[in-house]
Amino acid sequence: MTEHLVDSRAPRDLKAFVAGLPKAELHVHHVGSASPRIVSELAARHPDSKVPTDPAALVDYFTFTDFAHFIEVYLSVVDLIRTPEDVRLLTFEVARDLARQQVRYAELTITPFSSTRRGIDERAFMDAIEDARKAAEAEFGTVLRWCFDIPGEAGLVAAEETVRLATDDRLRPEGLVSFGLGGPEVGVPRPQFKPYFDRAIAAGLHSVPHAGETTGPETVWDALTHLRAERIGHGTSSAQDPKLLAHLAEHRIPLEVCPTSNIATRAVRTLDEHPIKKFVEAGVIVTINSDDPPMFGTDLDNEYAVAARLLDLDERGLAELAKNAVDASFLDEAGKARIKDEIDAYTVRWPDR
Ligand SMILES: Nc1ncnc2c1ncn2[C@@H]1O[C@H](CCC(=O)c2cccc(C(=O)O)c2)[C@@H](O)[C@H]1O
Ligand SMILES: [Zn+2]
Repeated sequence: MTEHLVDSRAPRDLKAFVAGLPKAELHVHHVGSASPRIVSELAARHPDSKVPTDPAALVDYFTFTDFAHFIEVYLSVVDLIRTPEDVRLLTFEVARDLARQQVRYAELTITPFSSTRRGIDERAFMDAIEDARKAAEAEFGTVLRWCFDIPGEAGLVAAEETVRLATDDRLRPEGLVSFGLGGPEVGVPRPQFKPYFDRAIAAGLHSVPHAGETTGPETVWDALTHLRAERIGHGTSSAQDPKLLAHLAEHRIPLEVCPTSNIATRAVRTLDEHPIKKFVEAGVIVTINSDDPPMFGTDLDNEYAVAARLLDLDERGLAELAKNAVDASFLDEAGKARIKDEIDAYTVRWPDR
């Protein structure tokens, strides 16, 4: 079971504060955010799938023995997304779940290669995510932007396909802002992807690779030097290298920290051992994210509650964390100011207990 993952020992009123706090989320995956309801609905459409149709059975199914097992389960959910309508439904419902948590802005990581190689037409795929993005903004007021990531283990074929989809003006979706690299890090050195990140950056996209999640600080250094990372997905092992922490702090390169994810994938043993406090003490900019919330038995509000406990934060500290995410985002300046003003107005109104 995953209840050991859901750590909400933050005091009740902080949880109430978090529930209403306007937020931005920068590291959250498209398929990884499919709710149990959506996954079971899609599994029912595809009886050949090994994914359980019963949401209760799904909780056990989303319990991982190690990172490789997580990727295996993740791909079994990817296999459920077979039509443009599946893509549109998933995207809109993810936006609904984000809006329920007062997320005003989210950069959703999408792996188009995984869908096009499974037969979804690339044009129809782009139309589906853009339709859902515009519908979500109209219906919920939630602004979505896309990060396209390379599934690194699939190699340079996947890299070429991903950068083509991200930079071909006939295909590139209006909401695309960044370019990433996901999947297992072990056996997937980052430098080989430099030519592809160079092309994405030349096309105006921001570089946000995963690094240091399941491998050491050298992977984070590689992401910085070879892939010109503007933010680092996880960066957990940076805590092992004081020079790297100093570099991240000095150059104001934010870490997209996903505490419960790191426990669920066994990248970190327990929340109390999570290095997030070391990051803050070293002056590194930290943003709080949920990564693949339903798969990890968490949500963004819970991740803020975890951060409150691990960093000993009060309401003002939590509001600062939320503003870190807004500042680290690729939203335009006017949009950032609007959300930060809303965070400040909400915090000022919150009664001192
Ligand atoms: N915490 C995470 N850390 C890292 N990645 C994460 C995390 N959460 C979610 N992901 C996603 O997992 C996928 C992995 C897909 C993958 O490895 C793969 C390998 C071989 C073939 C194919 C295929 O599609 O044919 C895919 C990526 O899309 C990535 O965005
Ligand atoms: Zn991730």
